[in-house]
Amino acid sequence: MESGGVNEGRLSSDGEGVGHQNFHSLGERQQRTLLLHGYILSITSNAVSNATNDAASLKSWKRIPGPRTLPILGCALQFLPGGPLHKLTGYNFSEYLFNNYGSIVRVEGLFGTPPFILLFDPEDMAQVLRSENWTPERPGFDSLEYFRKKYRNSDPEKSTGLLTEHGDKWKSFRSAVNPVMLQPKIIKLYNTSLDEVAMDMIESSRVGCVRPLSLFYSDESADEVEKRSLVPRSRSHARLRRNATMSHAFSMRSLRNNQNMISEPFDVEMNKWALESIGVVALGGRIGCLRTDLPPDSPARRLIQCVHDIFRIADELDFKPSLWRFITTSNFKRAMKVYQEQIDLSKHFIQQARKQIDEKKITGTEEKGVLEKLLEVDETTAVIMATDTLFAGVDTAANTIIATLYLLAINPDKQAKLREEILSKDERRPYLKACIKESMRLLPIVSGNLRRATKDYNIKGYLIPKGLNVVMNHEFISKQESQYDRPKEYIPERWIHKSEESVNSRAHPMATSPFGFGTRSCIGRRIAELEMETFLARIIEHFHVEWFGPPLKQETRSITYMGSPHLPRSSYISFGLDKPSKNDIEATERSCLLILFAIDRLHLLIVGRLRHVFVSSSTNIPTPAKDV
Ligand code: HEM
Repeated sequence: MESGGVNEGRLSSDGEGVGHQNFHSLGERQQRTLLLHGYILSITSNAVSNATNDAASLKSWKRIPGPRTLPILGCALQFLPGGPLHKLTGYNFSEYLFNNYGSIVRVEGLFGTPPFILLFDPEDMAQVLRSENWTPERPGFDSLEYFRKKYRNSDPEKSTGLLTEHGDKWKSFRSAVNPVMLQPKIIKLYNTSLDEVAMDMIESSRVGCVRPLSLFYSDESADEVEKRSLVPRSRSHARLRRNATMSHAFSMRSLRNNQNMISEPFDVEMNKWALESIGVVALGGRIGCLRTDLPPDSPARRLIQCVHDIFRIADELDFKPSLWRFITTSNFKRAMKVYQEQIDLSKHFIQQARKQIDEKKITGTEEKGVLEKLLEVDETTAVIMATDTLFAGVDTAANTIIATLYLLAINPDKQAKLREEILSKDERRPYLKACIKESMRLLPIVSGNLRRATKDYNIKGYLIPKGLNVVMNHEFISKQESQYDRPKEYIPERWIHKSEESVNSRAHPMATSPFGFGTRSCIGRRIAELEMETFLARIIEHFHVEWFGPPLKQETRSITYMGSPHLPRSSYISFGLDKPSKNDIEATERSCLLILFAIDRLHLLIVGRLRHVFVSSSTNIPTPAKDV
């Protein structure tokens, strides 16, 4: 079954394909609705009717078990207070669905969003992921897609980037950036600059945590540490040596309180490290966010806040009940502002970088950043990719490193083993890689992968038609006994070949997949791995990490945040955004939800009454008199 155009699978109600031209000629509301709703129509009107003969013997996907749904409303009401799914996110959400409905679950769409089919059997997940065509589609970020394609009135011929494109446009963009962003030998060139950032982070004594995590200085002199160190020397490392006494004895110690805790919000510090690191890769220069006197309204701090806001607001609009596809809600307005702000801030850094590139052309031959390399290919691609990198590379890496430090802190034996490896003469560091990999198995920032089926599938006897959204629940699977021994424990050894605890043969290759799968997998993977390995090695080389307080809390907001994010939950502090007044916040959506809640109660009441009538009437049926 083939449907034409870039947005394959998006069909109008009469079954006509909505290519880019058609899509852009539609009205704004129609477009907003179609961005997601169109997929549903494609499923019902086209895919099933075109199914093969074999498919005729399959059960409809609508018969897949799942939470109770109502016409139009889907299962929105299950998410309201009192509903079983209320406030369930991430692992808990998956666990509830698996325990109640089994290994394939249908969750109906909310307010025009399409339904999702959740898979809990890795073999089924493999079937979908491996059979996808060369342009796999990943749903999510629909409001961002709307912003980039429609709200900004962009040229329909131009690509909007990897996060929001599909089909051929995605493919040609990805082919252009893959050689620059994924080749290990190119990425390795950033080793020295990333190590500079890591060392600056340590030198600036800003590694630490107010609350539970505290980092203990190893009490060795900087010279001793340096003598042992095998990581290539960088300029900042040399500077560290010059200032050894001051940077360690003065800064580090003086910033820690008498419990060895540093009174700076740890998550913000890790975000600064992540932004600085991704900056050197994306832009080829330093952003400067490790400065101790960085003003709260500096572009770097604003960008960090903006990335938080995007993940949070995208979660509200794209994954939770929201009416933005039908009416302009206050959240929708805020989303449009925050998406624009991210572009403006990125442009600010890109312009700075371009100036530096021009200067560098005259003065030197330092390693080129992704921006410079892509500028040689095509300017639009370069700017879009740099913007997306400054967005996708910050909270992801920061939260993965927080999770890893937490797990090493509560597993001191593993931390000691890692330190031993780092301090050894061996340049290969398998245990370092294993520590990060195991942390991404246990506390991944992305709990599952999403795909919009690009063909029909037979999964467990159900016909999953092209166009339907499928969720692979990797995080849930990777914590099951069926896959790993002692699955809830942090055992980096599982990933070391020939180790006694190495991954046992029953773990399915799809069980853990923190960077996604196939041609559409994370383009920042190699960069993120190098950043994290470099930084983690430096931290463990210099500190004993300990954790105080209750277990780490996780909060899902499109991605999973580790620990309660420092910034207040409900504030859109993004500078340039109005703070929402209490009355303003989602008034429209809330009243609609209340009406729906009332409908649901009414529905329950009616069903309950009818059941009561049937039950009582059946119990009142007089027993037929026995024939004598
Ligand atoms: C620990 C860090 C990171 C994790 C765990 C992570 C995870 C992921 C995952 C799961 C996907 C979806 C893949 C799929 O659908 O198969 C993804 C996509 C993506 N990531 Fe990352 N990511 C990380 C860091 C980064 C960084 C540093 C960048 C910046 C270069 C980045 C840029 C992207 C982009 C642009 C996509 C979309 C790719 C496409 O659709 O072609 N990520 N990431």
